[in-house]
Amino acid sequence: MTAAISVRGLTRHYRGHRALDDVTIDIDGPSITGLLGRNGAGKTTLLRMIAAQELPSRGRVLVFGVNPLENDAILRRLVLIREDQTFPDFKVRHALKAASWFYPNWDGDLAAAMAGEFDLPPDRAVKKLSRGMRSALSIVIGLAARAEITLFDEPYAGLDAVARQLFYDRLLAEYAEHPRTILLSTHLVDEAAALLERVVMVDRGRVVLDAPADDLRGAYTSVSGPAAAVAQLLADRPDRPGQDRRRVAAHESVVLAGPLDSADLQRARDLHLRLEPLSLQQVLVHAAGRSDSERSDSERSDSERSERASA
Ligand SMILES: Nc1ncnc2c1ncn2[C@@H]1O[C@H](COP(=O)(O)OP(=O)(O)OP(=O)(O)O)[C@@H](O)[C@H]1O
Repeated sequence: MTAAISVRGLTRHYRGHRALDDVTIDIDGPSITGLLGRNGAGKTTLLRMIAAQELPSRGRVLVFGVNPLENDAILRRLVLIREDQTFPDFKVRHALKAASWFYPNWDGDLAAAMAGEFDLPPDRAVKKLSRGMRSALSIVIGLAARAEITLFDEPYAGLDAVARQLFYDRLLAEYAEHPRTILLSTHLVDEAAALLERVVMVDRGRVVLDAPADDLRGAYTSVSGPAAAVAQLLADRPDRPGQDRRRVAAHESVVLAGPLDSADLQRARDLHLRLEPLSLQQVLVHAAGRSDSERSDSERSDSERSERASA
């Protein structure tokens, strides 16, 4: 079956800076995938390239098996909502009207209902809307477009918590009724975690984690308590975690990979250690730390190799 989105060896340079570095992923639909990563990781660049708003330096993007570039039929099946979405000098209702002309599956009733929920005044000029209201308008367009590929890039700048919940609820309801391929880039990981079926994490232009969200929930456990007890627990384990080991005075916490077996659990209890599964957000912070330390290990061995070669 053809993937909804297929990205192969995608690389993008900006004047010597590699914003994306050999990214390969397939996204099958319908699905909701979280595109996560730190500032400047390359998320927007990837989404813009999927939407054919940016050209790759190398590699390729296929949407429903074809190159979306200058392909109007494909671009009408795809919507990209960005944080800094700009609109022409329109009133709210004109912006919705214009979107209805572009997207073949546009649902005017949904747009009207959502505009009401977000309190968007139809006759107010878009440029006079508050930042959060502009985000709400973009979200209305993103969902009412009912595009088979729906890309949200940090869509909720300035949106308050109630409005964000409205977005999550609508997104899930829409997805249940009209399944589509949704990619959501967000920094509010724990808030959006319940929506996500799959997580793709980008770090410095590379995919460092790509897994079903369910596999990540409970994939790591934080163990904390008196340092001596933590050391005792770790002594018998084959994995000796090097990262995410923090010590403050006599108290230590450490992150263990994989589910703990019943013997570990019992030992932890006997040692009066506290066990907590890492949230998705914490898993990502852990993965980013691991990716940093793997990079410095590999840089260290590169420099050791070149030192040996020049000796
Ligand atoms: N037009 C451009 N010219 C030069 N550098 C760019 C350009 N667009 C992006 N970059 C750089 O590419 C890298 C990736 O940027 P990108 O916007 O894709 O990151 P991001 O993951 O979306 O970040 P954030 O979460 O902060 O929005 C950054 O270092 C950014 O400065």
